[in-house]
Amino acid sequence: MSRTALILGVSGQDGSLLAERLSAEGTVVHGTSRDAAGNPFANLARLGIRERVTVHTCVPENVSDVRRLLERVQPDEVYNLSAQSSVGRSFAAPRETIDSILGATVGILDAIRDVAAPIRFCNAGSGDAFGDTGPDGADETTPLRPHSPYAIAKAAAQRTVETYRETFGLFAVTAILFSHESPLRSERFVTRKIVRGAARIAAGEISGPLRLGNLDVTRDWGWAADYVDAMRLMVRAEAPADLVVATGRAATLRDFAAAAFGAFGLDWEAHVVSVDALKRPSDIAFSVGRPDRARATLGWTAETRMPELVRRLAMATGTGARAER
Ligand SMILES: Nc1nc2c(ncn2[C@@H]2O[C@H](COP(=O)(O)OP(=O)(O)O[C@H]3O[C@H](CO)[C@@H](O)[C@H](O)[C@@H]3O)[C@@H](O)[C@H]2O)c(=O)[nH]1
Repeated sequence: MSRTALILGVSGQDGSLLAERLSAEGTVVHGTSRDAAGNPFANLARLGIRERVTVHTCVPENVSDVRRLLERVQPDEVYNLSAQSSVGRSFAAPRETIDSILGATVGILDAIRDVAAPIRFCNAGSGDAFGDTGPDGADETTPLRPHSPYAIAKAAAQRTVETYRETFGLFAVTAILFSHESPLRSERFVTRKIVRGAARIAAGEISGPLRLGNLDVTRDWGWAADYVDAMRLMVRAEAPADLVVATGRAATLRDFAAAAFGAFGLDWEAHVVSVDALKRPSDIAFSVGRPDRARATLGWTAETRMPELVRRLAMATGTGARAER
């Protein structure tokens, strides 16, 4: 019998890429959105898999809503990729961010407990839960020291998953995801904003300059399709474990801007300005992961790194996601 997966939050970048990966291997894929009837599922359509995903309306914070869906779909594995995903936005909307991240995690865990079926669960965590990792990076033993409403919620959700696993014996894990990018991302996130900005300046559509915030940050940027595959492997591992999912390589936002503008034959310093208005009330200088445990236990490594990642994003800009997949 074929495997069935349920993806809470299937319309975002990660939900859509995971749906693509799972349906390609023959898994039956169900996905949710808070308002499935009003959601165009543009990312699923862009990937050409809209018809291969059965969609449902579900509010993940609502335990009975999730329980009803679990009883109906009877999934072998459940992935939670729902909730507000921008650290920057979380400063403007802390309550919504914390409710959506933590509330959804608890709602899904409680529903899984209620149905008492052998469901395996993977929650999307974040490297931001560590706070500033310093240049050496964080691994699974690093303490969580979150510094934004978003990171506080992700840290609490990670601890909740761990507690349910240890207390109730659930197969529940957190994929501690560092930044991961694709052409499916919105320009709310800095990588898409920079690549799209460089493309528009190169095409003469805008004259620039591109306004950015803090250029001094160092991040560990990976390719989102690699990261959803790590979640798939985590759910199917012999034993449940929370794992850091990262490339282990650090780059500054200046490096990223230089590579992105360079991909369009432009000198970034001539086209980018840093403005205080776009700086966050608090930002972390270094967010870098050490993925050694994921490599050892899953055989997983991030295949795509900067600057290849930048090259792919640049190639996709204006030509559609499938061109560079
Ligand atoms: N968005 C944005 N960020 C900027 C800008 N200028 C500088 N930055 C800096 O670029 C960094 C990355 O910002 P985002 O791309 O907005 O990502 P994020 O929301 O902070 O975090 C992403 O990575 C996390 C894991 O590390 C994820 O958990 C999260 O969902 C998201 O994908 C931050 O340090 C931010 O201050 C700008 O104009 N826009």
